[in-house]
Amino acid sequence: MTPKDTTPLVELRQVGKVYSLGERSITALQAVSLRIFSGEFVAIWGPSGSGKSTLCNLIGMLDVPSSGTVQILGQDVTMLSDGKRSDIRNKTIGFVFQSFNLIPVLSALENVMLPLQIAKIPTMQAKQLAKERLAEVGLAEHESQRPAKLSGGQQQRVAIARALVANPSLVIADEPTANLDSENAIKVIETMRELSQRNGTTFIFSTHDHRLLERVERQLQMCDGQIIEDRIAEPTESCRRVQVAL
Ligand SMILES: Nc1ncnc2c1ncn2[C@@H]1O[C@H](COP(=O)(O)OP(=O)(O)OP(=O)(O)O)[C@@H](O)[C@H]1O
Repeated sequence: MTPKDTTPLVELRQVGKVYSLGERSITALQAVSLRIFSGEFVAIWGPSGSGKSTLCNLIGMLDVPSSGTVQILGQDVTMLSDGKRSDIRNKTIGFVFQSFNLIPVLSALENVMLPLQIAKIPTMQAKQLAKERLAEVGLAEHESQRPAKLSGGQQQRVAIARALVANPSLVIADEPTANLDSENAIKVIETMRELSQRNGTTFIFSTHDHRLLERVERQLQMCDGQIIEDRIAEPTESCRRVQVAL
């Protein structure tokens, strides 16, 4: 069975988003239609203001479209109440942010445990799961350190472990490498890619950085609120070399 025979994890149909700013209205997205299947590793790229964050927010159910529909695993989530949307979001989606958003007074391990503790998972079990996730992002030896003692790239990998700890089907990362130097940016993308391949988690991330695109199979290029190209590419040789080295 090919992915195209299965229900898409995410499906947008003719989605538009208009923001009102006093008298003015700004069209951030227009007539975007898109299907993303389980296990895909997808980059959304394009210039500032092209609609990347708006698209990530709509896929992540953090906002609602002005027109069109958003479906998650075949369910139209557009008209659901806030409570129902939060329920689906908490069960299905993990988020990674540009500025890491770690809690400074907690250790790396405690930061990763947090979503499980909020979900009332017993502490011993939460600790075990968080340790496994930290090990997966290569930070087993840093679990007791607070964020300030870690590099930006390490902090973002803690944030990735935290996004994954409750086992979401989808992780959305809006500009996850914007605050990183290129070496750390590459490491963060490779970590996400490896986790996607190993665990079948779907990752969608946005970026301005054209150089990261050679590491991504599917690229959605945005311009003026539209997807102007949806390209599926083979990873390049340099990308494979980095993967081996990591
Ligand atoms: N909350 C908002 N209120 C009003 N306008 C907004 C809002 N959020 C985004 N916009 C506008 O919508 C358009 C798309 O913005 P968006 O942030 O989605 O683009 P982006 O590609 O993510 O940009 P960047 O790379 O700079 O983050 C822009 O013109 C922006 O100014």
